[in-house]
Amino acid sequence: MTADRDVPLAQPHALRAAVLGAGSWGTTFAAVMADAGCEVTIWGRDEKVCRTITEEHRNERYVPGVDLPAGITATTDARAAVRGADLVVIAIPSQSARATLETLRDVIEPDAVAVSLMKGVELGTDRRMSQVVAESLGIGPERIAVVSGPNLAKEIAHRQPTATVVASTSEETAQLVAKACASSYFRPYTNPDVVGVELCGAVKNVIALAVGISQGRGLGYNTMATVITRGLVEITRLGLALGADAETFPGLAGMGDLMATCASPDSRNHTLGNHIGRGMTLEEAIAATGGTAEGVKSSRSVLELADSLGVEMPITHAVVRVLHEGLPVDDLAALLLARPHKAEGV
Ligand SMILES: NC(=O)c1ccc[n+]([C@@H]2O[C@H](COP(=O)([O-])OP(=O)(O)OC[C@H]3O[C@@H](n4cnc5c(N)ncnc54)[C@H](O)[C@@H]3O)[C@@H](O)[C@H]2O)c1
Ligand SMILES: O=P(O)(O)OC[C@H](O)CO
Repeated sequence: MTADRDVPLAQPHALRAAVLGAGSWGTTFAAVMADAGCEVTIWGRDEKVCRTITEEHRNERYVPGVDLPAGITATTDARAAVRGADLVVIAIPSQSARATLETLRDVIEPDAVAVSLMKGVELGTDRRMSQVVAESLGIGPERIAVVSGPNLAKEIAHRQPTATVVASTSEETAQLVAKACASSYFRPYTNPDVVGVELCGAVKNVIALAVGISQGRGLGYNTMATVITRGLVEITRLGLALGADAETFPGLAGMGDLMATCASPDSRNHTLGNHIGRGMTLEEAIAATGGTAEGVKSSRSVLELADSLGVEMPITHAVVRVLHEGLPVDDLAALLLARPHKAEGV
């Protein structure tokens, strides 16, 4: 039995955390950890963003209208942020993780834990983010945790209640990270199934693109429910082929995050899909959406991974064809529905 496990609410801890990424999730998760009692330093690339986080306790560019906990500081010096940190939390776009982390390999503390908040699969290698973290920082899986769940940054920045999953092959590491982010509005559950939790986070973005495209095209709730439900089936199929635990998929990181991302107009993946459905080109849709819509690039790496394992992922395939191979949006539904008859199930 390895489904999401309940974690008691933590007492404040004085753990030191470095958060890499001053974007919407990095800044919000920094606030979550500060509220849980951690000492938090954010690394960001933009001098002005870092200065306003430290001096004005605001990040108007990424989390507008939110007062951040006063103790959070930010720096453009990633090495200084990581030095001495108990937790190194990574919240940058998946495709830039390897290059960024390789420069920090020699400064991460020998017993520090790396925490991936990223929801993507690396292009070119088809690696999950915990694998990229292990390779680029040179640390073992027992020092790595993944946080994933129905976690739209905008809602959490306003301290709206939600739950999440902290996955690690080490229960001790999972508990440490869970305690470092547990608060009255943020409820972590632990799960040893790193593969399943990571895949859910990455592939739900692709499914949200498909839902957005359908909605942008004017299709209704039956279509949405079909794409979400069959999307979960294809996420599960890929996960099982990679050795994930079947119980992860109906949990918070699976169905929970799929629902949040496919339903919310605040989701970048959903929004970008919607723009495509309304007729924008990919370049126009990326510009109009802003922020990191991981599914655009990860759709290709996920499909490659699936193909290498002989796993069928028709929705992911359709998204790749529309975004990257010029398939007209109007042909998407036909591509999905005109497939040969099969029985329902994984
Ligand atoms: N925003 C959310 O609601 C949310 C929730 C859960 C998980 N995530 C995941 O967190 C990760 C980060 O997303 P986000 O929402 O914070 O993105 P964002 O676009 O809001 O911010 C991205 C941050 O990364 C930095 N960055 C961009 N390119 C970079 C590069 N080449 N090298 C180093 N840094 C770079 C940017 O300057 C910015 O600080 C993604 O994998 C996303 O899927 C986001
Ligand atoms: O805005 P999105 O589409 O990247 O989704 C954000 C989170 O992953 C939702 O859990």
